[in-house]
Amino acid sequence: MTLLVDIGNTRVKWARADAAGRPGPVQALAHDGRGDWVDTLPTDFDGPVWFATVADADLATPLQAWSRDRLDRAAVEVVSTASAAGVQCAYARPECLGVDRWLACIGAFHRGPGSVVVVDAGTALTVDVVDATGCHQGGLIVPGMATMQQAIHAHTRIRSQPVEQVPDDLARDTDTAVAAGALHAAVGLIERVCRRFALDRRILAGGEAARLADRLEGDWHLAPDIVLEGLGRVAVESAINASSSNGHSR
Ligand SMILES: Nc1ncnc2c1ncn2[C@@H]1O[C@H](COP(=O)(O)OP(=O)(O)OP(=O)(O)O)[C@@H](O)[C@H]1O
Ligand SMILES: CC(C)(CO)[C@@H](O)C(=O)NCCC(=O)O
Ligand SMILES: [K+]
Repeated sequence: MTLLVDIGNTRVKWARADAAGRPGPVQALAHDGRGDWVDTLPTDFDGPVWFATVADADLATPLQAWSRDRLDRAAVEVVSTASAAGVQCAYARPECLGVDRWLACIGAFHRGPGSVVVVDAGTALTVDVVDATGCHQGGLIVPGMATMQQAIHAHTRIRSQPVEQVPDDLARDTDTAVAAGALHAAVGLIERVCRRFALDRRILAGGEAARLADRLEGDWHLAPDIVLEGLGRVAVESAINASSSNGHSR
């Protein structure tokens, strides 16, 4: 067993994974830019810690120290590369693609056959497309829905409150106009990508996935752990490559 850790913009998520890299139950915690969450991590696994981060580099330092001190082994960082686990990166500079997007693409590709769009709706909302052969076609980045509302608050005098029910129609009060604006902006972006590409599968992840799923046309599969699934795939592949280059397997 290994431990998979995804350090996101707002929250850190982790799960133990089996020998095939499949994550078990996921736990998540807001990190608030600090590293004290490492004290919450489990220690009852025998393999290494595999992690990926899109947060500040100094958030990974406590994890590396924890792994050395508590487990007596180094935590292994996974970064975006030109290709991994059957997926080829669309970026000319793969290291610039957010590793959460990269791992979501890998997780999505391995969930089934055919082309796939994967939407990760969190602090940021990202849309990425992978074709049936594993070629990442590229993607889009916009603020997540909560972040869109915060941007309105930061740059206008509006102080809107969340609303219970967001209508499909136009809004007739400020709170609803801001909430519905963010939701429909996200839905419109996603549906535009879906119209442009012949997609066999549609995958939704992130803290805001459930709210989006209600409004999107077509069959959407909720896969909240898709980044950890991709991380597990890359971890297993890297471990196999490392052991074969060390001469442990033929
Ligand atoms: N229990 C929750 N805790 C935190 N955010 C939540 C929760 N439920 C829904 N959300 C919403 O999800 C957003 C955060 O989503 P998510 O956890 O995917 O963010 P993230 O840490 O940026 O993710 P990622 O790891 O993909 O970068 C928040 O902006 C909030 O609107
Ligand atoms: C877009 C976010 C913030 C989403 O978490 C992350 O994937 C990131 O920091 N990406 C780097 C830029 C890019 O993916 O092109
Ligand atoms: K995200």
